[in-house]
Amino acid sequence: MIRLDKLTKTYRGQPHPAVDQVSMDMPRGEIVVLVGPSGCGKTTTMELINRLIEPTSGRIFLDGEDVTNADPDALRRRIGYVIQQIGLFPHFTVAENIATVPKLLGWDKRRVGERVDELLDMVGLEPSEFRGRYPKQLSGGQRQRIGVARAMAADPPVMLMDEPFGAIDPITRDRLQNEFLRLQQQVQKTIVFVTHDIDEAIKLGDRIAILGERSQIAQFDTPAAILSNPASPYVEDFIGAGASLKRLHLSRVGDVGLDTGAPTARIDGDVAAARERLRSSGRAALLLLDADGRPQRWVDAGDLEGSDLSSAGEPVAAVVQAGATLSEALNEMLTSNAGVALVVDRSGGFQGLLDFETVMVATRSAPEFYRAAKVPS
Ligand SMILES: Nc1ncnc2c1ncn2[C@@H]1O[C@H](COP(=O)(O)OP(=O)(O)OP(=O)(O)O)[C@@H](O)[C@H]1O
Repeated sequence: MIRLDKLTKTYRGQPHPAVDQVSMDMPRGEIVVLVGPSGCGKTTTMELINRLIEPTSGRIFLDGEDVTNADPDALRRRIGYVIQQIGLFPHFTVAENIATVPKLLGWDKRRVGERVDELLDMVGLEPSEFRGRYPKQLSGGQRQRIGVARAMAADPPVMLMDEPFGAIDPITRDRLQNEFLRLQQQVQKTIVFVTHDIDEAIKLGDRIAILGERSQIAQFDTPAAILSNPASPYVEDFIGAGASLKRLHLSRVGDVGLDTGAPTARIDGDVAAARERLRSSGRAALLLLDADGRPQRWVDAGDLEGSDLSSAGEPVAAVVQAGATLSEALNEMLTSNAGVALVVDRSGGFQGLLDFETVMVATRSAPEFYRAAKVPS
């Protein structure tokens, strides 16, 4: 979808190019993450792609068409651009901000209005509440979402995102990343995403380009391949410690073999039957579920001596959705001091158990094990 061919930019008065003969193919519908140290030319590369700056030499192709000399304004309507510090117009409402490009394109008022509401919905903000607000009446995370909505307004096939989640606290950032992946599953844009943060790159990228000085490509591959097979000591350094742990971000709980042999019983059910089920399972504990199959409490044989199950044993801990990453599951297990995670489906229904052993085996698995589709279910 995007092809860079020996793209070079030397800023006026500079002894060296900021981007030096970079060639890269970015496939349609994928998220390509550019990651590299400060000043290595990531932003310059993005600005070359949408012609905010002119290349010194080299060519840019978009969807097979040479756009190196295309009209920049027309080009930018095909490319949504989200940057960290922008750039919502402060005196425009949220709706007016999102409508900027559709208005430029001459859409009629009704179509623009519908599109604004649709996009607000898409980024998880209630249209009636947010449409009329001004940027200063939004939180940082909400502003980011409006930035994304604005870039998507005219449904451009390509989006450039320059550290869009950079200035956001880690918890909100994690949420926005998950929303972003979910959204991408629906819209399937070709996205070039810049970050400093290798963990963000691993989480979001279908492919990652690790850049060195002057945007030289140190490695361009899938996250799993980069983590398993770093091409050079530079890439290894960049990944940092804990490549195995980072690989836990790449697979989902639902993809590994769960233990489905745990005995279960209804919390409002018959105690004697529960006791018998635990005994015949040969296990140490039984899991009590509510009427909808959601895990409630763990009980052992001693707890099943009484007649009331509703307060027997211990409440469950470390409940994770099948769509969670192994890293999230491991974190839950460690923070709740539980030896196993209880894996549930979207409505909370019990699916099986995940233990440390299974997580450890997954960290050692071959790269093919890790799925390309990384969207939380
Ligand atoms: N307008 C300009 N004139 C001269 N030099 C520039 C200009 N813009 C950027 N540079 C230089 O080009 C190099 C690449 O800058 P660029 O902003 O692309 O890096 P970056 O990888 O995006 O950095 P960061 O991660 O810090 O945002 C830097 O050395 C920078 O100082």
